[in-house]
Parts: sequence; C-alpha cells; structure tokens
Amino acid sequence: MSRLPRLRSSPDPIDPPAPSITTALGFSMSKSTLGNKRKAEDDLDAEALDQPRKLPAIGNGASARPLVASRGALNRPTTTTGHAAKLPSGPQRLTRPEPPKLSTSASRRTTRATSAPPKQSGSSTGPVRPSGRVVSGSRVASGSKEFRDLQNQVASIESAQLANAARLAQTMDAERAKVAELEANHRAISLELANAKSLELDKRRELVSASDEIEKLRMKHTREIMELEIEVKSKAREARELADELRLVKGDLERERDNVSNLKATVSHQSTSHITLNAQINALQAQNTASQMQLDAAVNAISDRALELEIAQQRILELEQDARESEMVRRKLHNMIQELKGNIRVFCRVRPVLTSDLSSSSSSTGLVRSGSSNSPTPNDEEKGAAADMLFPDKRDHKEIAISSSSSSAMGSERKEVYNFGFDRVFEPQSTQAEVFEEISLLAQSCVDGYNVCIFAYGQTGSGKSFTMEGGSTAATTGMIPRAVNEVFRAAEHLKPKGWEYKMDGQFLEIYNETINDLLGKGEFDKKKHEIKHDKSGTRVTDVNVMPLPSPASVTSLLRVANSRRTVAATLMNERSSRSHSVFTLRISGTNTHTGESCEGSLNLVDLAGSERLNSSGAAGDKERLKETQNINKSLSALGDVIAALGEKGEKGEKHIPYRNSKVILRASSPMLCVSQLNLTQFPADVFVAKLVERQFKDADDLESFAVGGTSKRIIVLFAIRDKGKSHRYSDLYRLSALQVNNTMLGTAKKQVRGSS
Ligand SMILES: Nc1ncnc2c1ncn2[C@@H]1O[C@H](COP(=O)(O)OP(=O)(O)OP(=O)(O)O)[C@@H](O)[C@H]1O
Repeated sequence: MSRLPRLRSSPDPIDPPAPSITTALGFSMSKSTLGNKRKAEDDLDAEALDQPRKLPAIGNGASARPLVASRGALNRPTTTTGHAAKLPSGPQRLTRPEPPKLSTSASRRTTRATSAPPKQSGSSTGPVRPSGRVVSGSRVASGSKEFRDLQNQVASIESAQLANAARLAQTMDAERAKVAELEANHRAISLELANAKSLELDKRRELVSASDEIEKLRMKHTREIMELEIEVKSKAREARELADELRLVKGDLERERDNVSNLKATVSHQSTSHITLNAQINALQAQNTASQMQLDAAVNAISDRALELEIAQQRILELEQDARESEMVRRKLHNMIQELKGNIRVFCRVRPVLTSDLSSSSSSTGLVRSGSSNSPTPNDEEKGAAADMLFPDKRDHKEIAISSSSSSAMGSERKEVYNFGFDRVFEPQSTQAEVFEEISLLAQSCVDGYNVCIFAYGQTGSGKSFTMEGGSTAATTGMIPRAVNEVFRAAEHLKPKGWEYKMDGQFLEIYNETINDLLGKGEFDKKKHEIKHDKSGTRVTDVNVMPLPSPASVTSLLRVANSRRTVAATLMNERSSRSHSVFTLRISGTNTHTGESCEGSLNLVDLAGSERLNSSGAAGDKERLKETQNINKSLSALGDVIAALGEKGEKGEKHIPYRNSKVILRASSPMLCVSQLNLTQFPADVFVAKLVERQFKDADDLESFAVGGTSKRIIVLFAIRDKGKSHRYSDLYRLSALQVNNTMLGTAKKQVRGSS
C-alpha cells in the first residue's frame, strides 16, 4: 500500500467511483497470478476505502454553487457495481430532476459510493420525484401555472442542467484527465505491481530456495547434531578415560611430588656437594693445568721418543740385515767347525749288558766280566774269550780300551789291552739324547744345504735299530725322529730370517741287493726299483715320496715303514737283521729376503748285522751265505767310499767309489749301484780299517773290535757330511764382507773354498 501513488486531491466534489478504477484495468492476468491479483484487488479496495479521506470534500465547495443541469450527469446511469457506464451521445432522457446530492462528510462515511442510485420511496405522492415519470393530463389542466412553473423550473433546471452539463463536461474532462492520470498511475502501479509480483516471485523463489536451503541446513544440522551426539559420546568416553587417566596421573603426581620433595632434598644435598665439587674442580683445574704442562712435556718427550724409535727401527732393520748376514756367517762358521771336526765322524756306542747277554755268555763263553784278560783277537770269539771294556778318557770320552786275558798253551795267563780312539765314545749308560747331541749339529747342516748320512754298523743285537729308531718312550726316541725334529726346529728357527722349507721323506729297504719301498701301496712291494743317475743327481725309480709338513707326519711315516717291514720279516725269518734300511729326508729351502736357495738331505741308515762268515755259521746254509755275502759286499763298498772320503779331506781330490753298492750313500744320491766287487778282495770290515786306521793297528784289530766276537755290545756310528746344492753364496759373501770382520770372513771363505 505504501508503494501505491497517492491520488491527487481534486476540487471536484464527486468522488471518483472506485469501480471505474477496477474496470479501467485492461490487463490480462495469467491464472497463476490470479491469487496475487485477488490479493492486489483486496489491497486496492482497502486503498479505495482509505482514499476519500485524502480527497477534499466536494460537498463543501458545491453547496455554495447553484445546481446546473447537466445532460451527461442527468442521463448518466449509475451502477451499484461501481463500473462507470459510457455516457450516451444522443439526447438525454428526461428523468425527474433530482437535486444533486451534496455529500457530506457524514453521508460519505455511511455510503460506500456516491454513484449509487438513490433509494425510491414507497409513495409516489411526494412533491418532487426525481424520476422522470409523466404527469397525468388532468393535473396539467388544473395546474398550467404549476406547469409553467414547472416549465420554468424545467427551463431553469435545464439551464441549470446545461450549466451543470457544462460544468460536468468540465468535471468530466477533469475526471478524464484524472482518469488518464489514474490510468497512468494505474499502469505505473500495475507495472509496479508486476514488478512487485515478479519481485515477489523472485522472493518466493528465493523463499523456496531458502526453504530448501533451510531444509538442507536442517538436515545438515540434524546430521551435525547426530555427529555431535556421537562426538559427545566419544568425548564422554574420552572424558571417562581422561578421568581415569587423571586419577592415575594424580597418583603419579602424588608420587612425583614425593619424588620432587625427595629430589629437592637431594638437590639441596647436591648443591652442598656441588659447592664442594666446585672447589674440587678448581683444585683439579689447577692440577689439570699442571698436568697439561706435564702432558706437553710428555708429548715433546714422545715426539723425541718417536724420533728415537724411528732411528731404532732403522737400526733394527740394519741389525736384521746384519742378523741375516750373521746367519750366513754363522752357517759358514758352523760348517767350518763341522769341517774342522771332520766331515766324516765315527762314534762308538756300547749298549748296556742285557739279561739275554748273561745267559748266552754263561752258556757259551761264561759271564762277561769286567777286568777279564781275554784278548780280542779274531779267534777270541771262537775261544769264547770275553772282552772287558774300559773308558779311560773321562774328560773327552774319545777312547775305549778293550782288554782281554787268555791262557797260553804253557798255561800262563796273557793279558792284552787294545785302545781305540773315536770322535766320541758313548758308554753303556749314555742316553739317546747324549748320542743325538753329537748328531744334532749335523742335522743343522742339512738345513744349511748339506747332505748328511748317518749309519750304524755292528753285529746283530748290538743296538743299531735301538739307536737309530729308538723305543716308544720320549727318553728312548731314536736318532731318526730326533734328527727330523731337529731339522724342523732349525727350519722354524730360520723362518724369521726369511727361510721357508719344504720336506719330503722316503724309506727304503735293501735286502740281498734288492730295493724294497717301505712306503709302497700294497702289503708287500713287488716293484722293481732301479737306480738312475743323471745331472740332477741319483734317484731310485718308482718309490713313494711323502710330503712331511710336520714332525708328526714323520712319526706316521715311520709307523707305515715299520708295519711293512714287519710284514716282510714275517715272510722271511730275521729279515730285518739281514737287510739295510735307509730313511731319507729331503730338504729344500728358499729365502724370500735374500733370494738364496738350498737343497740338503738327511740319510739315516740302519745297516744289516755284519758278522764273519765262519762265525755266523752261514757257510753251510746257502741262503744265509748269499745274504752274508751281499751284506759284506755292500759293507765293503761302503767302507771304500768312507775311506775315500776321509782321504779326500787330507789329500785333495780323490775318486770316491760311490757306485760300488746300493747301500752307499752320497750327499745328493744316497743309493748307488750294485758293486761288482769281489768279496775276498774287499772283506766287509776293511772299510772301517781304512777309515780309522790310525786308531787300529791293522784291519784285523778293527774287525775284532766291531765284528769280532769280543763283544756284541758295540756299534759304530758313521756320520758323513757333504756339501749339497746352494746358490748365491758368493753374493752373500760379498754382502757380508761389509759387515763382518775381514779376517773372519777371509777364514770362512778359505774354509768354504777348501771344503768345496
Ligand atoms: N743303549 C741301549 N740301552 C738299552 N737297551 C738297548 C740298547 N741298545 C740296544 N738295546 C737292546 O738290545 C736289543 C738288541 O738291539 P737292536 O735290535 O737294536 O740290535 P740290532 O743291532 O739292531 O740287531 P739287528 O742287526 O739284529 O737288527 C734290543 O732289545 C734293544 O732294546
């Protein structure tokens, strides 16, 4: 309502009929807007009701003016519907003039529309009838005056009407203008209404969308409420948990409080300690400063020491070089000593008296007693004479005296004493260790690149096997295992000086000049072995050579060899006594520092028992005779070789008859060929005589001594040493000349030159 334009106030006393406004609306409205239209009409009605209050009261102005007849006004029909009828253009129909009703404000308040027709009264006798009813003729006659009056009145009325008509026309024009204005207003209002409706529609749409949105929001809100409820529940659960936790935390807090109070107590205690410690720290810092100074001094000292150490290390290197060169000199000196002592050495060992000796002596020749005067002549054994042994050289142990007493044909007792000299005489109580002491230096020579051969010679039962192989206990260990151990020990000792050694072993047996490999594969060696000679040396074909990485492996080698020897002995009675066994240890070494290399060997030979043909009783036994002949033959050849070697040292170059027997040992080739020597020409014991002729008066003496019947308790150990293969010695001499005493070096050189 507030948006509707207000009607302008009009001087016309006639209120514009409200219905004319509604009829003037010529807009077509859609069905959909019908409700709105109705609402708008209601609004307009309500406005129409209010409008008169805003217009000026027509009656007030019109009451002062005379009524003017108006054709339009008289003939204009009025309807109660409020719709204005079109004014007729023809002559106006006469109707009872009716004075225009002057509306008052009071009447307007009770009448809805001024255009409503006046109510007709029930009687037609009223002086003035506003309606145009025709007066009857009777009355006209009687009342011509009245008629004239009436005509006058009519004329006046008509004039008034004309005036009114004119005025009405004016009013109509004004009204039309007003209507036009109203229509314009109406259009504007309609437009505004349409706008308002479209606005309303928009608003309604907005409302609908807002409703939808509200619905959505409501749903969202519901969902959020649900979520919030869930959240509230979970929060409640969390709250419960937190409450529980809080209780625990409170408990913890209580404990922590206790702890804190304890800690506070501790802290106060610690703060006291802290003060004390601070004091100590200050003291320590002072001490530290002093220590730092000491440390600096120590660092300086250390750097001095490091310098010294460097110098010392340099010195060590020089000394190591010296040591290597000294080692070389040691070797030379050692060998020089050995040369001086003799490259061939002969030892004599006397075994203790055994119970078996007593019984045999008592049964055949009587008890072996000390101080008996039996002479050790070749016939002594036959006579059953017993020899007494004395050891006069108590200091050097180099002599043995054999005394014998015999009664002459005349009945007088004859007593003779025979003295024999050796490099060393081992008395009956001598131990294996003592015997080995003499041999160990020779074992050392093997490592230095020498070939050493040690063999035992003596009658059956004199103790050759015991000496060479030994017993089962540590004390009775024989020369073979001891020598091997010594070689390994010497090799180990030389390791820091750059020497690395490789060792191999072989074990052969020679029976009746036939070679049997004791390390062979089968139970009994059926192979035929030959002795080959070439530039690299002499070797036996088809023999097993076992690598020996440790002394223990030598023990197992000896075990294998012994078991095979036992098998052979079972096959042939007393074979072991009638065969030679030769153990060979080959040693090859290289020095990684100096580039030296050397090859040496150690040959340990247990010879077959040697005895005279006549005394052994072999003469009658063909087989035994053959054995003895072979033994003697090989031993004779051996004797020749030894004798030749012994002479060589004294007289210079001499032919050495190495090839005379298989048993003959040589530095690089221990086994040599079968001798074709005549037994009669070279009796078995001659070689010993040749070797030790200075000690013996003649060969018979030696034979009597070693093979004769004076005693079965003596063995002779022969040790032969010969130079093996070695390289670059001359270079080393040159080097060593810078370090060692010239005189010493000159001597060493001379010795080496002499020995080679
Ligand atoms: N020095 C010694 N001390 C103790 N017993 C010894 C000693 N020498 C040898 N015997 C013992 O003498 C016995 C004979 O020794 P062994 O078998 O070594 O003689 P052999 O000369 O090798 O004899 P064969 O030529 O017949 O082999 C053995 O019982 C041995 O134990």
